[in-house]
Amino acid sequence: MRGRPLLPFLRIAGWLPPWLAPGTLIPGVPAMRAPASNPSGVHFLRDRTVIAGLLRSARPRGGDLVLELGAGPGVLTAALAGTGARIVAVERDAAFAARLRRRFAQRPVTVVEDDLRRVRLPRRLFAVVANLPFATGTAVLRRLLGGRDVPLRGADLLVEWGFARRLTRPVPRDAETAWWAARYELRIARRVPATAFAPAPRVAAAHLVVRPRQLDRRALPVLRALLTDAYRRPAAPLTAVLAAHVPAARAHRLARSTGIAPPAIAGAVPPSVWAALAAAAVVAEPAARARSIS
Ligand SMILES: C[S@@+](CC[C@H](N)C(=O)[O-])C[C@H]1O[C@@H](n2cnc3c(N)ncnc32)[C@H](O)[C@@H]1O
Repeated sequence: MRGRPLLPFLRIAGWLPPWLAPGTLIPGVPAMRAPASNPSGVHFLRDRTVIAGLLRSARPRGGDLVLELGAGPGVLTAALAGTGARIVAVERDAAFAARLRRRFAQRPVTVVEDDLRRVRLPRRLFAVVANLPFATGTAVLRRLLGGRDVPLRGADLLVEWGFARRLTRPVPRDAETAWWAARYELRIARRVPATAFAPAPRVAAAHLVVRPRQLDRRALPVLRALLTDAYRRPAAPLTAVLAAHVPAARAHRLARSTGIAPPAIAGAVPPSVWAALAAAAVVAEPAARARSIS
């Protein structure tokens, strides 16, 4: 054993954190500092373990449709294409787009040369797997999670660490994030160090996992109204906000059903609870019971 390197053994045994594991950096993607002018936050993936983590979480299969936003030289595209899923790789840079077309000519990859903030989204069920330019995070989530008719099966995104932390706060600070978080489970799978990219960004990234919650479509208008109201007057009691949208007696029952101790204020209610309240509000109560209370 003398003189044998210890790292490969530890790696096989699973005792090393992935970013220390040898052989995980992709050759040809050089390590360098981010230039002062990199306004859209473009940084290329150079760590195979991060790509493996995205794929393990997204689980694309044959027949699936996967959108990659900002495909660049195609490191992630290649991994996605290997799953058998159909890949739509969006890339704004003409040289990268041409290179992607050549590289994936024989693979189930469609290259779309377009701006990822405006590209037409698929009409059929699709997933998104992407290493997003940091500057586009809000615009992308607004498109994916803001609308009511986007057939999004889920998204696995590399985004700026601070952005991911803001999105996953137990109670978001603004109504828009609350709307996203009420309809989609948002969680951080892992912190991704700046060294996983070239050029290395100034801050770390996060693998953000987005999955839709099961929510009756009829509840969406109520949910939107409740959130708008709650974020307009966060110090108001929860029951007061509910009572503005459902009969008062029902508002009290709904508030009690959350299990949140009264007198809860609207600004302390997590998005998943608003979603449950909206869903409950659109379910018809048994007539007899409703009559006896009203
Ligand atoms: C963060 S890099 C990721 C590249 C590659 N997926 C990777 O992980 O190495 C982002 C890529 O998105 C492209 N890009 C930046 N802004 C874009 C936009 N608004 N629309 C489409 N592509 C964009 C850049 O040209 C770059 O190739």
